[in-house]
Amino acid sequence: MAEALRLNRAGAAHALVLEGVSRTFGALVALDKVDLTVGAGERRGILGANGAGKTTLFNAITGDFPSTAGRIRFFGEDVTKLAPFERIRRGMRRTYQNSMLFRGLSVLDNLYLACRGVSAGRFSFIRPRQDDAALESARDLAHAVHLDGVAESLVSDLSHGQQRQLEIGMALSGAPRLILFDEPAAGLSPAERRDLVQILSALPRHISFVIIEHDLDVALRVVDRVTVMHNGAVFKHGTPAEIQDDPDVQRIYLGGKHG
Ligand SMILES: Nc1ncnc2c1ncn2[C@@H]1O[C@H](COP(=O)(O)OP(=O)(O)OP(=O)(O)O)[C@@H](O)[C@H]1O
Repeated sequence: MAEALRLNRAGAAHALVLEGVSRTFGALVALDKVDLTVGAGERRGILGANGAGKTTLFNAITGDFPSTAGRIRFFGEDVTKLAPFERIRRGMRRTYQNSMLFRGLSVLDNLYLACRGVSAGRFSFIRPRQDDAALESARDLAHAVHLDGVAESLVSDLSHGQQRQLEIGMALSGAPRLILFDEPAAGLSPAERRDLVQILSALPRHISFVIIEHDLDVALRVVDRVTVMHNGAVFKHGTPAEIQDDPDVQRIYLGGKHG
């Protein structure tokens, strides 16, 4: 009991602790002994040129492509060897660079299914009643991601930006504690980017998030701290202002954005 309490307290301080996390693909070292600590409630940006290892880092954290060395703790618990669904069950969520939505269903249906825990294999065709708690949660999520006006529209009829907003809504279902956003601003118009900044800034403060984002106007406005990656390793951590003004970072990243 005392141990559980101690772990709980330790867990409350950090959403995520990575120690020496590596991932190889054959001879390629895609992630090289990454140490990273994200505090509970913290918002962290991950910057780096193409191929720096950002998405591989997310895959290691979620278990989609498990790490080949090192240790990952999620709110104090060692999740290094857990399957992705076990990490989801503990409150870890992610969005992908490519859409993972049911395109033939409405916005509200997608959110409803997410609230009912489809990802946990509890799919059900039961038609929702108006007072269904999951339907109410789905409506709240549609509101949180600025999609009230198109709640009944089919996903296939949404703009690209609205689909990305819906993905964020899906990630918000079922009490997330940490969300990993993989380039949420990719392909968005300037107006949609402003909407995205508002949505991310308005997320409840107890939800930690880590965001991979090439658009610095988005990334640096919504995060507390930034980690810059280079060649699969952590190059530097800092505040948004420190990172923006850092000559080394400018050399490897800001100067040649995708080089
Ligand atoms: N499944 C895989 N099999 C083989 N190599 C992979 C795999 N996933 C990633 N890599 C390699 O790992 C390295 C890091 O790729 P990663 O996608 O993590 O970079 P990134 O920083 O997310 O880049 P981008 O900004 O282009 O998304 C690259 O050299 C990539 O080719």
